[in-house]
Amino acid sequence: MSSQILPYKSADGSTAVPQDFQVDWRMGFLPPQMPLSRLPTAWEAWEATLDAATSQRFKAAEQLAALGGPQKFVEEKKASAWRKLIDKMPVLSIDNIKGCERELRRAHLVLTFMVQFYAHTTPPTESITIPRSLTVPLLGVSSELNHAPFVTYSDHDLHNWSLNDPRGQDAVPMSDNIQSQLTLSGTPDEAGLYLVGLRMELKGAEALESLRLSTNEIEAGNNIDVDRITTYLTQTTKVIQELKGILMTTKELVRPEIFFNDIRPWLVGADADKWGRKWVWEGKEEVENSEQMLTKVSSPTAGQSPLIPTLDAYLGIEEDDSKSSFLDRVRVYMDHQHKEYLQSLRLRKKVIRSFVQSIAKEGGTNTPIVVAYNATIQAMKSLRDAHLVIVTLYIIIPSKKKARISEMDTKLSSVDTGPVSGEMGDHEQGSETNNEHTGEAASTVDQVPKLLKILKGFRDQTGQNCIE
Ligand code: HEM
Repeated sequence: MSSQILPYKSADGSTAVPQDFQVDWRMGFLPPQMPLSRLPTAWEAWEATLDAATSQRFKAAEQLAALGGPQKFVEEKKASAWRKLIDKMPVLSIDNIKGCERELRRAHLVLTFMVQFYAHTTPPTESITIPRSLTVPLLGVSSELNHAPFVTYSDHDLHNWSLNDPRGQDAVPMSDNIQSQLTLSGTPDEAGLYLVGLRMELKGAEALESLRLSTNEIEAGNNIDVDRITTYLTQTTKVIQELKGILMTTKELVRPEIFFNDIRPWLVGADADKWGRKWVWEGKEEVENSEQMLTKVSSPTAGQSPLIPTLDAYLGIEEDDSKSSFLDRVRVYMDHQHKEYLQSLRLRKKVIRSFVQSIAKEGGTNTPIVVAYNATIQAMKSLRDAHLVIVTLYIIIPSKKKARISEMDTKLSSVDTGPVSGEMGDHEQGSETNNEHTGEAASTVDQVPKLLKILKGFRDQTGQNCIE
Protein backbone atom coordinates (compact mmCIF):
# COMPACT_ATOMS: atom_id res chain seq x y z
CA MET A 1 0.00 0.00 0.00
CA SER A 2 1.32 3.44 -0.82
CA SER A 3 1.80 5.67 2.13
CA GLN A 4 1.93 9.42 2.00
CA ILE A 5 3.46 11.57 4.66
CA LEU A 6 1.61 14.80 5.25
CA PRO A 7 3.46 18.04 4.56
CA TYR A 8 4.51 19.67 7.73
CA LYS A 9 5.43 23.08 8.97
CA SER A 10 7.51 23.41 12.05
CA ALA A 11 6.33 25.38 15.06
CA ASP A 12 8.14 28.54 13.91
CA GLY A 13 6.25 28.40 10.63
CA SER A 14 9.20 27.39 8.46
CA THR A 15 8.60 24.61 6.00
CA ALA A 16 10.15 21.33 7.04
CA VAL A 17 10.02 17.97 5.38
CA PRO A 18 9.25 15.35 7.99
CA GLN A 19 11.15 12.10 7.87
CA ASP A 20 8.07 10.34 9.05
CA PHE A 21 5.03 11.64 10.90
CA GLN A 22 3.29 8.34 10.42
CA VAL A 23 0.07 9.85 9.15
CA ASP A 24 -1.20 7.93 6.16
CA TRP A 25 -3.63 9.33 3.57
CA ARG A 26 -5.74 6.19 3.76
CA MET A 27 -5.18 4.89 7.30
CA GLY A 28 -4.87 8.18 9.17
CA PHE A 29 -3.15 7.50 12.48
CA LEU A 30 -3.27 3.72 12.05
CA PRO A 31 -0.01 2.21 10.81
CA PRO A 32 -0.32 1.46 7.07
CA GLN A 33 1.13 -2.01 7.58
CA MET A 34 -0.79 -4.55 9.64
CA PRO A 35 0.68 -4.76 13.19
CA LEU A 36 2.58 -7.95 14.00
CA SER A 37 0.43 -10.60 15.67
CA ARG A 38 3.45 -12.30 17.27
CA LEU A 39 7.03 -11.45 18.08
CA PRO A 40 9.94 -13.49 16.65
CA THR A 41 10.81 -16.69 18.57
CA ALA A 42 13.48 -15.02 20.72
CA TRP A 43 10.60 -13.33 22.62
CA GLU A 44 8.27 -16.34 22.57
CA ALA A 45 8.38 -16.46 26.39
CA TRP A 46 6.46 -13.15 26.45
CA GLU A 47 3.91 -14.24 23.87
CA ALA A 48 3.35 -17.62 25.53
CA THR A 49 2.95 -16.05 28.98
CA LEU A 50 0.48 -13.53 27.61
CA ASP A 51 -1.43 -16.39 25.91
CA ALA A 52 -1.56 -18.14 29.30
CA ALA A 53 -3.17 -15.03 30.79
CA THR A 54 -5.71 -14.37 28.05
CA SER A 55 -6.76 -18.02 27.77
CA GLN A 56 -7.48 -18.27 31.51
CA ARG A 57 -9.86 -15.29 31.47
CA PHE A 58 -8.66 -13.92 34.80
CA LYS A 59 -10.82 -11.68 36.91
CA ALA A 60 -9.43 -8.36 38.14
CA ALA A 61 -9.15 -7.86 41.91
CA GLU A 62 -11.91 -5.25 41.68
CA GLN A 63 -14.24 -7.83 40.10
CA LEU A 64 -13.29 -10.40 42.74
CA ALA A 65 -14.08 -7.95 45.53
CA ALA A 66 -17.73 -8.52 44.68
CA LEU A 67 -17.32 -12.33 44.78
CA GLY A 68 -16.91 -14.52 47.80
CA GLY A 69 -16.28 -18.10 48.85
CA PRO A 70 -14.68 -20.83 46.75
CA GLN A 71 -14.97 -19.03 43.40
CA LYS A 72 -12.86 -16.13 44.64
CA PHE A 73 -10.30 -18.57 46.07
CA VAL A 74 -10.02 -20.48 42.75
CA GLU A 75 -9.66 -17.28 40.75
CA GLU A 76 -6.97 -15.89 43.06
CA LYS A 77 -5.07 -19.17 42.98
CA LYS A 78 -4.90 -19.42 39.20
CA ALA A 79 -3.83 -15.78 38.80
CA SER A 80 -1.22 -16.18 41.52
CA ALA A 81 0.27 -19.21 39.69
CA TRP A 82 0.50 -17.08 36.53
CA ARG A 83 2.18 -14.21 38.38
CA LYS A 84 4.77 -16.69 39.70
CA LEU A 85 5.59 -17.57 36.07
CA ILE A 86 6.27 -13.88 35.42
CA ASP A 87 8.39 -13.60 38.57
CA LYS A 88 10.59 -16.43 37.29
CA MET A 89 10.69 -15.29 33.66
CA PRO A 90 14.19 -14.19 32.54
CA VAL A 91 14.81 -10.56 31.60
CA LEU A 92 14.88 -10.81 27.81
CA SER A 93 17.15 -8.43 25.93
CA ILE A 94 15.54 -6.08 23.43
CA ASP A 95 18.81 -5.32 21.62
CA ASN A 96 17.81 -7.23 18.50
CA ILE A 97 14.56 -5.31 17.98
CA LYS A 98 16.02 -1.86 18.47
CA GLY A 99 15.13 0.21 15.42
CA CYS A 100 12.40 -2.24 14.32
CA GLU A 101 9.17 -0.26 14.75
CA ARG A 102 6.66 -3.08 14.27
CA GLU A 103 8.48 -5.42 16.66
CA LEU A 104 8.82 -2.66 19.24
CA ARG A 105 5.11 -1.78 18.99
CA ARG A 106 4.12 -5.43 19.43
CA ALA A 107 6.53 -5.75 22.36
CA HIS A 108 5.00 -2.64 23.96
CA LEU A 109 1.49 -4.05 23.58
CA VAL A 110 2.44 -7.49 24.93
CA LEU A 111 4.42 -6.14 27.89
CA THR A 112 1.87 -3.49 28.88
CA PHE A 113 -0.98 -6.02 28.73
CA MET A 114 1.04 -8.37 30.96
CA VAL A 115 1.68 -5.51 33.39
CA GLN A 116 -2.08 -4.84 33.57
CA PHE A 117 -2.79 -8.55 34.17
CA TYR A 118 -0.06 -8.69 36.82
CA ALA A 119 -1.10 -5.55 38.70
CA HIS A 120 -4.85 -5.95 38.54
CA THR A 121 -4.90 -9.61 39.61
CA THR A 122 -2.81 -8.76 42.70
CA PRO A 123 -5.16 -9.05 45.71
CA PRO A 124 -5.90 -5.76 47.50
CA THR A 125 -4.15 -7.03 50.62
CA GLU A 126 -0.82 -7.28 48.75
CA SER A 127 1.40 -4.56 47.37
CA ILE A 128 1.86 -4.24 43.61
CA THR A 129 5.43 -4.90 42.53
CA ILE A 130 5.95 -5.22 38.79
CA PRO A 131 8.85 -7.68 38.44
CA ARG A 132 12.13 -7.00 36.60
CA SER A 133 11.17 -9.41 33.81
CA LEU A 134 8.49 -6.90 32.76
CA THR A 135 9.83 -3.56 34.04
CA VAL A 136 13.26 -3.64 32.40
CA PRO A 137 12.23 -4.60 28.83
CA LEU A 138 9.12 -2.40 29.00
CA LEU A 139 11.14 0.67 29.95
CA GLY A 140 13.70 -0.21 27.27
CA VAL A 141 11.06 -0.62 24.55
CA SER A 142 9.26 2.57 25.65
CA SER A 143 12.51 4.49 25.55
CA GLU A 144 13.21 3.20 22.00
CA LEU A 145 9.71 4.24 20.90
CA ASN A 146 9.72 7.45 22.92
CA HIS A 147 6.37 6.30 24.29
CA ALA A 148 4.79 6.15 27.76
CA PRO A 149 5.70 2.90 29.56
CA PHE A 150 2.03 2.09 30.10
CA VAL A 151 -0.89 0.75 28.12
CA THR A 152 -2.26 3.56 25.94
CA TYR A 153 -4.90 4.06 23.25
CA SER A 154 -2.03 3.63 20.79
CA ASP A 155 -1.51 0.08 22.13
CA HIS A 156 -5.06 -1.18 22.40
CA ASP A 157 -6.36 0.52 19.26
CA LEU A 158 -3.80 1.87 16.79
CA HIS A 159 -1.33 -1.04 16.98
CA ASN A 160 -3.72 -3.83 17.93
CA TRP A 161 -5.54 -4.86 14.76
CA SER A 162 -5.58 -7.46 12.04
CA LEU A 163 -7.60 -8.03 8.90
CA ASN A 164 -10.27 -10.73 8.88
CA ASP A 165 -9.32 -11.42 5.28
CA PRO A 166 -5.74 -10.27 4.63
CA ARG A 167 -6.26 -10.79 0.88
CA GLY A 168 -9.21 -8.42 0.94
CA GLN A 169 -7.07 -5.43 1.87
CA ASP A 170 -8.24 -3.50 -1.14
CA ALA A 171 -11.33 -5.43 -2.26
CA VAL A 172 -13.25 -5.30 1.03
CA PRO A 173 -13.84 -1.92 2.74
CA MET A 174 -11.28 -1.79 5.50
CA SER A 175 -13.76 -0.97 8.24
CA ASP A 176 -15.69 -4.20 7.54
CA ASN A 177 -12.49 -6.23 7.38
CA ILE A 178 -10.69 -5.00 10.49
CA GLN A 179 -10.74 -6.44 14.02
CA SER A 180 -8.72 -6.03 17.19
CA GLN A 181 -6.11 -8.65 18.10
CA LEU A 182 -5.91 -8.66 21.89
CA THR A 183 -8.27 -7.83 24.71
CA LEU A 184 -7.75 -7.91 28.47
CA SER A 185 -11.18 -9.06 29.56
CA GLY A 186 -11.73 -11.59 26.76
CA THR A 187 -15.20 -10.13 26.17
CA PRO A 188 -16.61 -9.40 22.70
CA ASP A 189 -17.58 -6.02 24.15
CA GLU A 190 -13.95 -5.03 24.62
CA ALA A 191 -13.20 -6.10 21.03
CA GLY A 192 -16.23 -3.98 20.03
CA LEU A 193 -14.94 -1.00 21.98
CA TYR A 194 -11.62 -1.13 20.14
CA LEU A 195 -13.38 -1.73 16.82
CA VAL A 196 -15.32 1.53 17.20
CA GLY A 197 -12.01 3.35 17.66
CA LEU A 198 -10.45 1.60 14.64
CA ARG A 199 -13.41 2.42 12.40
CA MET A 200 -13.37 6.05 13.54
CA GLU A 201 -9.64 6.32 12.78
CA LEU A 202 -10.18 4.87 9.29
CA LYS A 203 -13.12 7.11 8.48
CA GLY A 204 -11.40 10.13 10.06
CA ALA A 205 -8.46 9.71 7.66
CA GLU A 206 -10.73 10.97 4.85
CA ALA A 207 -11.39 14.22 6.72
CA LEU A 208 -7.69 14.66 7.54
CA GLU A 209 -6.92 14.39 3.84
CA SER A 210 -9.58 16.95 2.80
CA LEU A 211 -8.39 19.40 5.45
CA ARG A 212 -4.74 18.86 4.50
CA LEU A 213 -5.53 19.58 0.85
CA SER A 214 -7.48 22.71 1.80
CA THR A 215 -4.67 23.96 4.03
CA ASN A 216 -2.05 23.34 1.33
CA GLU A 217 -4.04 25.12 -1.32
CA ILE A 218 -4.67 28.17 0.86
CA GLU A 219 -1.03 28.29 1.95
CA ALA A 220 0.23 28.01 -1.63
CA GLY A 221 -1.75 31.21 -2.16
CA ASN A 222 -1.94 31.42 -5.96
CA ASN A 223 -5.21 30.82 -7.78
CA ILE A 224 -7.02 29.47 -4.74
CA ASP A 225 -10.10 27.61 -5.94
CA VAL A 226 -12.71 28.64 -3.36
CA ASP A 227 -15.29 26.20 -4.75
CA ARG A 228 -12.87 23.33 -4.35
CA ILE A 229 -12.17 24.25 -0.72
CA THR A 230 -15.93 24.52 -0.15
CA THR A 231 -16.25 20.97 -1.49
CA TYR A 232 -13.44 19.76 0.81
CA LEU A 233 -15.25 21.30 3.78
CA THR A 234 -18.55 19.70 2.75
CA GLN A 235 -16.78 16.34 2.45
CA THR A 236 -15.26 16.87 5.91
CA THR A 237 -18.72 17.58 7.37
CA LYS A 238 -20.04 14.35 5.90
CA VAL A 239 -17.14 12.38 7.38
CA ILE A 240 -17.66 13.94 10.83
CA GLN A 241 -21.36 13.04 10.66
CA GLU A 242 -20.33 9.47 9.82
CA LEU A 243 -17.88 9.51 12.76
CA LYS A 244 -20.81 10.31 14.99
CA GLY A 245 -22.73 7.35 13.54
CA ILE A 246 -19.75 5.04 14.17
CA LEU A 247 -19.37 6.34 17.73
CA MET A 248 -23.04 5.58 18.40
CA THR A 249 -22.55 1.94 17.27
CA THR A 250 -20.82 1.56 20.66
CA LYS A 251 -24.37 1.04 21.97
CA GLU A 252 -24.74 -2.07 19.75
CA LEU A 253 -21.26 -3.48 20.37
CA VAL A 254 -20.60 -2.76 24.04
CA ARG A 255 -22.93 -3.45 26.94
CA PRO A 256 -22.57 -0.65 29.53
CA GLU A 257 -22.46 -3.03 32.51
CA ILE A 258 -19.76 -5.15 30.82
CA PHE A 259 -17.77 -2.00 30.06
CA PHE A 260 -18.02 -0.75 33.60
CA ASN A 261 -17.66 -3.98 35.55
CA ASP A 262 -15.51 -6.24 33.34
CA ILE A 263 -13.43 -4.02 31.03
CA ARG A 264 -12.79 -0.83 32.98
CA PRO A 265 -11.05 -2.49 35.98
CA TRP A 266 -8.27 -3.77 33.66
CA LEU A 267 -7.62 -0.31 32.26
CA VAL A 268 -7.09 1.51 35.55
CA GLY A 269 -3.82 3.47 35.68
CA ALA A 270 -0.96 3.00 38.13
CA ASP A 271 -1.87 6.42 39.57
CA ALA A 272 -5.48 5.50 40.28
CA ASP A 273 -5.34 2.27 42.29
CA LYS A 274 -8.66 1.61 43.98
CA TRP A 275 -6.89 0.67 47.19
CA GLY A 276 -4.42 3.54 47.03
CA ARG A 277 -1.38 1.35 46.47
CA LYS A 278 1.71 2.84 44.91
CA TRP A 279 3.09 0.54 42.22
CA VAL A 280 6.70 -0.51 42.62
CA TRP A 281 8.72 -1.12 39.43
CA GLU A 282 11.49 -3.59 40.18
CA GLY A 283 14.71 -2.96 38.22
CA LYS A 284 13.73 0.53 37.07
CA GLU A 285 17.12 1.87 38.18
CA GLU A 286 18.71 -0.29 35.45
CA VAL A 287 17.11 1.84 32.73
CA GLU A 288 18.14 5.42 32.05
CA ASN A 289 15.49 8.10 32.56
CA SER A 290 13.06 5.64 34.14
CA GLU A 291 11.81 8.02 36.86
CA GLN A 292 10.71 10.53 34.26
CA MET A 293 9.13 7.83 32.07
CA LEU A 294 7.22 6.39 35.01
CA THR A 295 5.30 9.63 35.49
CA LYS A 296 3.24 8.62 32.43
CA VAL A 297 1.17 5.83 33.91
CA SER A 298 -2.44 7.11 33.76
CA SER A 299 -5.38 5.05 32.53
CA PRO A 300 -5.78 4.84 28.76
CA THR A 301 -8.70 6.64 27.11
CA ALA A 302 -9.81 7.28 23.53
CA GLY A 303 -9.20 10.91 24.50
CA GLN A 304 -5.56 9.96 23.77
CA SER A 305 -6.43 9.55 20.08
CA PRO A 306 -4.91 12.35 18.00
CA LEU A 307 -7.84 12.23 15.57
CA ILE A 308 -10.38 14.64 17.12
CA PRO A 309 -7.79 17.19 18.33
CA THR A 310 -6.20 17.15 14.86
CA LEU A 311 -9.56 17.89 13.24
CA ASP A 312 -10.04 20.70 15.80
CA ALA A 313 -6.61 22.09 15.02
CA TYR A 314 -7.08 22.00 11.22
CA LEU A 315 -10.41 23.79 11.63
CA GLY A 316 -8.82 26.38 13.91
CA ILE A 317 -11.15 25.70 16.84
CA GLU A 318 -10.13 27.89 19.77
CA GLU A 319 -8.63 26.28 22.88
CA ASP A 320 -9.36 27.76 26.27
CA ASP A 321 -7.10 26.96 29.25
CA SER A 322 -9.14 23.91 30.21
CA LYS A 323 -8.88 22.44 26.69
CA SER A 324 -5.18 23.24 26.43
CA SER A 325 -4.40 21.61 29.73
CA PHE A 326 -6.49 18.54 28.80
CA LEU A 327 -4.57 18.21 25.52
CA ASP A 328 -1.24 18.74 27.24
CA ARG A 329 -2.18 15.93 29.63
CA VAL A 330 -3.25 13.39 26.98
CA ARG A 331 -0.71 14.14 24.27
CA VAL A 332 2.12 12.62 26.32
CA TYR A 333 0.42 9.26 25.70
CA MET A 334 0.30 9.63 21.91
CA ASP A 335 2.81 8.14 19.46
CA HIS A 336 5.53 10.75 19.45
CA GLN A 337 5.28 11.45 15.70
CA HIS A 338 1.53 12.03 16.06
CA LYS A 339 2.08 14.20 19.09
CA GLU A 340 4.57 16.37 17.18
CA TYR A 341 2.26 16.56 14.19
CA LEU A 342 -0.68 17.64 16.35
CA GLN A 343 1.50 20.10 18.21
CA SER A 344 2.68 21.69 14.97
CA LEU A 345 -0.94 22.16 13.87
CA ARG A 346 -1.97 23.59 17.23
CA LEU A 347 0.81 26.16 17.11
CA ARG A 348 0.29 27.07 13.48
CA LYS A 349 -1.91 29.97 12.49
CA LYS A 350 -5.47 28.88 11.78
CA VAL A 351 -5.09 28.63 8.00
CA ILE A 352 -8.58 27.47 6.97
CA ARG A 353 -10.46 29.54 9.56
CA SER A 354 -8.59 32.76 8.75
CA PHE A 355 -9.23 32.23 5.04
CA VAL A 356 -12.96 31.68 5.58
CA GLN A 357 -13.12 34.65 7.97
CA SER A 358 -11.59 36.92 5.33
CA ILE A 359 -14.22 35.80 2.81
CA ALA A 360 -17.01 36.31 5.38
CA LYS A 361 -15.78 39.87 5.94
CA GLU A 362 -16.06 40.65 2.26
CA GLY A 363 -19.02 38.56 1.17
CA GLY A 364 -21.01 37.95 4.35
CA THR A 365 -21.89 34.76 6.19
CA ASN A 366 -24.19 33.44 3.45
CA THR A 367 -21.23 32.87 1.14
CA PRO A 368 -21.14 29.11 0.34
CA ILE A 369 -17.68 28.58 1.86
CA VAL A 370 -18.73 30.25 5.14
CA VAL A 371 -21.91 28.16 5.23
CA ALA A 372 -19.81 25.03 4.57
CA TYR A 373 -17.29 25.91 7.31
CA ASN A 374 -20.03 26.58 9.85
CA ALA A 375 -21.66 23.24 8.97
CA THR A 376 -18.34 21.52 9.70
CA ILE A 377 -18.12 23.25 13.08
CA GLN A 378 -21.72 22.23 13.85
CA ALA A 379 -20.87 18.62 12.93
CA MET A 380 -17.95 18.66 15.40
CA LYS A 381 -20.27 20.01 18.08
CA SER A 382 -22.80 17.31 17.31
CA LEU A 383 -20.05 14.65 17.50
CA ARG A 384 -19.26 15.92 21.00
CA ASP A 385 -22.98 15.76 21.88
CA ALA A 386 -22.95 12.09 20.90
CA HIS A 387 -19.79 11.51 22.93
CA LEU A 388 -21.53 12.98 25.97
CA VAL A 389 -24.34 10.45 25.50
CA ILE A 390 -21.74 7.66 25.46
CA VAL A 391 -19.96 8.96 28.56
CA THR A 392 -23.31 9.18 30.36
CA LEU A 393 -24.29 5.63 29.38
CA TYR A 394 -20.95 3.98 30.06
CA ILE A 395 -19.52 5.90 33.00
CA ILE A 396 -21.93 8.23 34.68
CA ILE A 397 -24.99 5.97 35.03
CA PRO A 398 -23.02 2.82 36.02
CA SER A 399 -20.80 4.70 38.49
CA LYS A 400 -23.83 6.23 40.18
CA LYS A 401 -25.47 2.79 40.30
CA LYS A 402 -22.36 1.22 41.79
CA ALA A 403 -22.02 3.98 44.36
CA ARG A 404 -25.68 3.46 45.38
CA ILE A 405 -25.13 -0.28 45.78
CA SER A 406 -22.00 0.13 47.88
CA GLU A 407 -23.76 2.72 50.02
CA MET A 408 -26.55 0.21 50.66
CA ASP A 409 -23.98 -2.52 51.41
CA THR A 410 -22.24 -0.27 53.90
CA LYS A 411 -25.52 0.41 55.63
CA LEU A 412 -26.47 -3.27 55.70
CA SER A 413 -23.15 -4.63 56.86
CA SER A 414 -20.86 -3.63 59.69
CA VAL A 415 -18.09 -5.83 58.24
CA ASP A 416 -15.41 -3.77 56.47
CA THR A 417 -14.60 -5.52 53.22
CA GLY A 418 -12.77 -2.47 51.90
CA PRO A 419 -9.14 -1.50 51.92
CA VAL A 420 -6.79 -2.71 54.55
CA SER A 421 -6.34 -0.13 57.25
CA GLY A 422 -3.49 2.27 56.51
CA GLU A 423 -3.46 1.73 52.72
CA MET A 424 -5.83 4.49 51.74
CA GLY A 425 -3.62 7.34 52.87
CA ASP A 426 -0.75 6.26 50.62
CA HIS A 427 -2.18 7.54 47.37
CA GLU A 428 0.98 9.46 46.57
CA GLN A 429 0.90 9.30 42.78
CA GLY A 430 -2.82 9.91 42.42
CA SER A 431 -4.44 12.95 40.94
CA GLU A 432 -8.06 13.95 40.88
CA THR A 433 -8.45 13.76 37.15
CA ASN A 434 -6.83 10.41 36.53
CA ASN A 435 -9.83 8.39 37.59
CA GLU A 436 -11.99 10.14 35.06
CA HIS A 437 -10.54 8.07 32.25
CA THR A 438 -11.94 4.82 33.46
CA GLY A 439 -14.69 6.13 35.67
CA GLU A 440 -13.41 4.62 38.93
CA ALA A 441 -16.75 4.37 40.71
CA ALA A 442 -16.08 5.60 44.21
CA SER A 443 -14.42 8.81 43.18
CA THR A 444 -16.04 9.34 39.80
CA VAL A 445 -19.44 9.65 41.34
CA ASP A 446 -18.11 12.72 43.16
CA GLN A 447 -16.38 13.86 40.00
CA VAL A 448 -19.39 13.44 37.70
CA PRO A 449 -20.28 17.14 37.80
CA LYS A 450 -16.66 18.05 37.07
CA LEU A 451 -16.33 15.54 34.22
CA LEU A 452 -19.59 16.68 32.67
CA LYS A 453 -18.61 20.31 33.07
CA ILE A 454 -15.32 19.72 31.23
CA LEU A 455 -16.86 17.74 28.36
CA LYS A 456 -19.83 20.08 28.00
CA GLY A 457 -17.38 22.98 28.04
CA PHE A 458 -15.45 21.43 25.11
CA ARG A 459 -18.73 20.84 23.27
CA ASP A 460 -20.04 24.39 23.82
CA GLN A 461 -16.73 25.95 22.96
CA THR A 462 -16.73 24.05 19.65
CA GLY A 463 -20.13 25.51 18.75
CA GLN A 464 -18.90 29.03 19.48
CA ASN A 465 -16.46 28.76 16.58
CA CYS A 466 -19.08 29.32 13.91
CA ILE A 467 -18.28 32.44 11.91
CA GLU A 468 -20.98 35.07 12.44
C1 HEM B 1 -17.38 3.61 25.72
C2 HEM B 1 -16.72 4.51 25.00
C3 HEM B 1 -16.11 5.78 25.56
C4 HEM B 1 -16.11 6.26 26.83
C5 HEM B 1 -16.71 5.63 28.06
C6 HEM B 1 -15.40 7.52 26.81
C7 HEM B 1 -15.12 8.30 27.93
C8 HEM B 1 -14.44 9.48 27.92
C9 HEM B 1 -14.14 10.28 29.07
C10 HEM B 1 -14.52 9.92 30.49
C11 HEM B 1 -13.47 11.36 28.66
C12 HEM B 1 -12.94 12.54 29.50
C13 HEM B 1 -11.93 12.28 30.48
C14 HEM B 1 -10.58 11.79 30.11
O1 HEM B 1 -10.31 11.18 29.07
O2 HEM B 1 -9.72 12.05 30.93
C15 HEM B 1 -13.33 11.28 27.24
C16 HEM B 1 -12.73 12.22 26.47
C17 HEM B 1 -12.61 12.11 25.11
N1 HEM B 1 -12.95 11.04 24.33
FE1 HEM B 1 -14.02 9.45 24.91
N2 HEM B 1 -15.00 7.79 25.53
C18 HEM B 1 -15.41 6.74 24.74
C19 HEM B 1 -15.18 6.59 23.39
C20 HEM B 1 -14.49 7.49 22.62
C21 HEM B 1 -14.16 7.29 21.23
C22 HEM B 1 -14.45 6.04 20.41
C23 HEM B 1 -13.50 8.41 20.83
C24 HEM B 1 -12.93 8.71 19.46
C25 HEM B 1 -11.84 8.16 18.98
C26 HEM B 1 -13.41 9.30 21.96
C27 HEM B 1 -12.81 10.53 21.95
C28 HEM B 1 -12.65 11.34 23.04
C29 HEM B 1 -12.06 12.67 22.99
C30 HEM B 1 -11.56 13.38 21.73
C31 HEM B 1 -12.05 13.15 24.28
C32 HEM B 1 -11.57 14.52 24.74
C33 HEM B 1 -12.74 15.42 24.98
C34 HEM B 1 -13.13 16.25 23.78
O3 HEM B 1 -12.27 16.59 22.95
O4 HEM B 1 -14.33 16.59 23.68
N3 HEM B 1 -14.02 8.70 23.03
N4 HEM B 1 -13.92 10.11 26.81
